[in-house]
Amino acid sequence: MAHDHLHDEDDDDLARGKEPVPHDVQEAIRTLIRWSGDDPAREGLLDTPKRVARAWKEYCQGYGEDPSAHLARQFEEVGGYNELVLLKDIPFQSHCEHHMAPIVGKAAIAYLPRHKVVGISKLARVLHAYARRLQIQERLTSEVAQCIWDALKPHGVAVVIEAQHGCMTGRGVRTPGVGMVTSRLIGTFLEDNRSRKEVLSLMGY
Ligand SMILES: Nc1nc2c(ncn2[C@@H]2O[C@H](COP(=O)(O)OP(=O)(O)OP(=O)(O)O)[C@@H](O)[C@H]2O)c(=O)[nH]1
Ligand SMILES: [Zn+2]
Repeated sequence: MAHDHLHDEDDDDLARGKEPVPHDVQEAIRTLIRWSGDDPAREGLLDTPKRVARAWKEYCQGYGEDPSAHLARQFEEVGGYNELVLLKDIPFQSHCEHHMAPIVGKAAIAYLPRHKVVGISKLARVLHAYARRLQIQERLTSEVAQCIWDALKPHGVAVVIEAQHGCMTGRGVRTPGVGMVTSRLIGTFLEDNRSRKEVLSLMGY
């Protein structure tokens, strides 16, 4: 019976430490394979719907995360340090919400602490929590900046993202090598010309 068969399949998945994939999700991917011009019943494609489904769960892991939770642990004792903190060349991957095509790039994140700092890895964690969703680069940029601004209440936040969009390289206009740059500056970095210049030049812009 089809139902028993499904059940066995789920047990096999669990035994292999894999999350079972609902039948309708697998069927959707089979439909996409057919639509693309191939036969989902051929040998090499039999397990593909499950792999694709699990891959998308991973690409979109950010939906299961509260990005601001990464900034909950803050350190007050910073030895009188009151200059900017900058993390640059943080590689990330995301997917565009228009084509679900890969967005691959790097981010620079800076803030000017007021009282508190966070562990630097946490800035990258915030970036990934937002990147692992369906995005447009503008929203990704401002969400990361706003999250740090709200959680740390620093004097300023600056986020600059440079990325290439799979939907521009592999399809559509098919123009590889184009970098899209977006920036979001808040507080001192927005209001004070000297601070803005300093942070952008430290970021390499
Ligand atoms: N602003 C912005 N646009 C994006 C991003 N990612 C993809 N796009 C663009 O979203 C647009 C969607 O345009 P549509 O005309 O609706 O879609 P389309 O017919 O597939 O467009 P083409 O890509 O030009 O073939 C395209 O111009 C994409 O290049 C992003 O992060 N930010
Ligand atoms: Zn796109």
